[in-house]
Amino acid sequence: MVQVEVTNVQVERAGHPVLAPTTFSVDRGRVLAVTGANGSGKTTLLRVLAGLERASAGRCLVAGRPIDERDPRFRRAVAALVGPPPTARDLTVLEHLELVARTWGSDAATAGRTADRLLGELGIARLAQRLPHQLSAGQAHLCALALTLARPGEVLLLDEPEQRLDEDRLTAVSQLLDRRRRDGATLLLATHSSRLVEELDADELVLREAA
Ligand SMILES: Nc1ncnc2c1ncn2[C@@H]1O[C@H](COP(=O)(O)OP(=O)(O)OP(=O)(O)O)[C@@H](O)[C@H]1O
Repeated sequence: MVQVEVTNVQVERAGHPVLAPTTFSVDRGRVLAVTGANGSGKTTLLRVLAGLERASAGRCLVAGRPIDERDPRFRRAVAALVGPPPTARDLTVLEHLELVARTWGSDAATAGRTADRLLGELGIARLAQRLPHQLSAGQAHLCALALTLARPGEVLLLDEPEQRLDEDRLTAVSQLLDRRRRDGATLLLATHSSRLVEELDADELVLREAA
């Protein structure tokens, strides 16, 4: 079953093309790695699919729906990490994760278990009581990934999930994403990591600079 269908999507900013016409589809349970040189439009494509930016032309369906960030059914179906998520200065990492899980319908006990599981899977259980400004850049990125995975999402849109990670943490992320894929999620990654492409058995879409 096709979960993401993109037909001739292109983006212009201030009259300049930043994403060349792009067409692809991704089946449920597959991983698509969007690769290409710096500036080729990978982040732009994910922003469009997440509903953060409008395409100048073309057609997209994500989880069978047109892109509409205001539609709760669209938001429930699509979990995106494109840029750092907003955080509250006075909530711990654990409290952030519990808050996200509860917002999407988990009761307190389930939200606590979800938070603990994600912290464990990403090897950051010891950061549970830290505040956002007490994290290194790599630790903050792992927490951002955990926040993205604490909510529902049959389609995951992740911009450079490998960024700032050491090899061991990249292994943990790769294994966690692979589990999500095997559970039926569809993943789109903008990535420069050939390791992730290989380990997730990803199909590859190579973008060329628009101009
Ligand atoms: N806010 C902006 N205003 C105008 N142009 C922008 C803006 N952000 C990005 N661009 C341009 O859009 C094009 C695509 O950028 P994008 O960030 O999508 O590339 P990318 O493939 O994700 O790059 P990287 O590998 O460096 O992350 C680039 O030419 C970039 O200079």
